[in-house]
Amino acid sequence: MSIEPPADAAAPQRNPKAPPPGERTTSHYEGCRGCGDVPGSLRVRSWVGDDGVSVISRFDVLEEHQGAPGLLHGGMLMTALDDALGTAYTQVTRSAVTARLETDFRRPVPVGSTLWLRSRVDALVGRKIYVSGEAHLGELDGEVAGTARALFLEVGVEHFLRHGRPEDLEALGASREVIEAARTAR
Ligand SMILES: CCCCC/C=C\C/C=C\C/C=C\C/C=C\CCCC(=O)SCCNC(=O)CCNC(=O)[C@H](O)C(C)(C)COP(=O)(O)OP(=O)(O)OC[C@H]1O[C@@H](n2cnc3c(N)ncnc32)[C@H](O)[C@@H]1OP(=O)(O)O
Repeated sequence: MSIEPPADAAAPQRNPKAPPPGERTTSHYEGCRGCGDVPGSLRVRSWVGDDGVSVISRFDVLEEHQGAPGLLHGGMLMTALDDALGTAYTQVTRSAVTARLETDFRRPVPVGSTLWLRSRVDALVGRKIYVSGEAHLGELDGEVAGTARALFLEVGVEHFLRHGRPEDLEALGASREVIEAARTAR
């Protein structure tokens, strides 16, 4: 399925409730293995870009992220890109999930390096959010190690209530009744 935004798609507008340029974005979920502060997380950290719409993210590549000897696993790079692109859309619109993520791996990434990612929303069409980003080696204008394009689809809170594990949702403050109602709704 294509994820090319239509040529006449509306340009994204910054959500006035989003943090200002330069400010650190908060993790969308503390348990996230991309940006949460939990064991096994890549600990991707993000800041709002100067234009107030794009997002800059940092990913420190460690031994535990290896795929080949001394080199970053491609799936880990995809996780970092998914998280960075997901953080970019939160500057513009409500909750959404990744429907499609396309990644090009352009350069091997050595363990011990830092990747700087830049992501932005390209277009919004109904529930569809078209996002793209690049991962640069060592600095923001460093060599491009990978690029990604993604389609996110807006979902309501019922998506998480319906499909998530009750114990995790309860820990976030959702009641058993609300979770049960979302699960039994058609
Ligand atoms: C109280 C609890 C709350 C807790 C919430 C906490 C946190 C979460 C909140 C926000 C998240 C914030 C930031 C995100 C940050 C990091 C990124 C991580 C993101 C992820 O890691 S997220 C996990 C992986 N992700 C999934 O787990 C999705 C599984 N999946 C589905 O849940 C469904 O698949 C869904 C919902 C995606 C769509 O289902 P659906 O039924 O709503 O929509 P439908 O299928 O009808 O598609 C509608 C139109 O999109 C087109 N379309 C669909 N899929 C396409 C594709 N792949 N390629 C091209 N076009 C596609 C169709 O062709 C149609 O197009 P058209 O309208 O033109 O016909």
